[in-house]
Amino acid sequence: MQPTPEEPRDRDIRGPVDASVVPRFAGIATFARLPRLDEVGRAHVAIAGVPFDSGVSYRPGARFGPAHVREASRLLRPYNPAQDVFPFGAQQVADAGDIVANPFDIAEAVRQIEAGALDLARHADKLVAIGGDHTIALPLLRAVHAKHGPVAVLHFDAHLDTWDTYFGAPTTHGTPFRRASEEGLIDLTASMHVGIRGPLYAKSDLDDDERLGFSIVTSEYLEENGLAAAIDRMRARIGDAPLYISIDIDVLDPAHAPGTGTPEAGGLTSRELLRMIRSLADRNIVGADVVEVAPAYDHAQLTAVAASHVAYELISAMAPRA
Ligand SMILES: N=C(N)NCCCC(=O)O
Ligand SMILES: [Zn+2]
Ligand SMILES: [Zn+2]
Repeated sequence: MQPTPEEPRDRDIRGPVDASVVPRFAGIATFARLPRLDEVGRAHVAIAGVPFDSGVSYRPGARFGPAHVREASRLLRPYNPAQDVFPFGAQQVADAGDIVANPFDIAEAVRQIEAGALDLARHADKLVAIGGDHTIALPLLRAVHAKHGPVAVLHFDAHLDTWDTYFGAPTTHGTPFRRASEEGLIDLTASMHVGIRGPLYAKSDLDDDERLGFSIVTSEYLEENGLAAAIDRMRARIGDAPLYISIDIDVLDPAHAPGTGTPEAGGLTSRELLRMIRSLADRNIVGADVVEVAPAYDHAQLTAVAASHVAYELISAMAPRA
């Protein structure tokens, strides 16, 4: 449909392809059918894929996540009533393509992802990255730190991802937030995991995690105390610190997001996750990622639809309010 008259669209802002002119299922799948970054030159928000999954401990396949999420994002529409915002009209959003990373050398891949994110920072104020496995959060946080200093990390995940090493390897999808904490990339007073559940390796995992600067809203806390209480804790912890949001799609229950590499029972609904993101629209979100979508285990695009809506809600929360 045409943008409605009340849409606060700046004449210079280029939005998605009009779905009443070109059907949604036609054309190249940029995220939400937005223009490419090289077509608009500069953007407030760039979306980039990071098709890297050499850091996984279990099922591989998240390297195919960016293409799968873009494909499912064709159905997104210009107006988000839940936030009363036109996410692609209130700001220029563009698809920057994929950041290239060496699949055979994790250390080099991590350097490439950081360099790619820093390069994009010259053309876009904020980056929303689509993974890829959770390893990519480390180089993305390094790039964010270069611009903002230590940031509050709000991490939605079934897993802590503050473990030390796997098979002696320090850089994996189970370790990004330990490395980030050790490097001083995160604000130790304002960071939090949400949705943690399931088996750990040892009780001391939780002590390590606290020492590394995280507090936790578990899935059980949410179940017992309700969404509003969980949101209150989250908002109180973050305060007004610059905020980086990292969303592992396995924070959702496997019923909502089966297409992922390390699924855990008893997770959030997509409705709960979307509302939690919405509650952050008044905060200073400086960047975000949505990771761990592995299409080989998906069904009927369930996981990709969830991930594309999560990204849409993030971009909406980043949009300036009139
Ligand atoms: N970041 C994700 N999705 N998973 C980490 C799980 C690490 C493990 O196998 O214990
Ligand atoms: Zn996880
Ligand atoms: Zn994770």
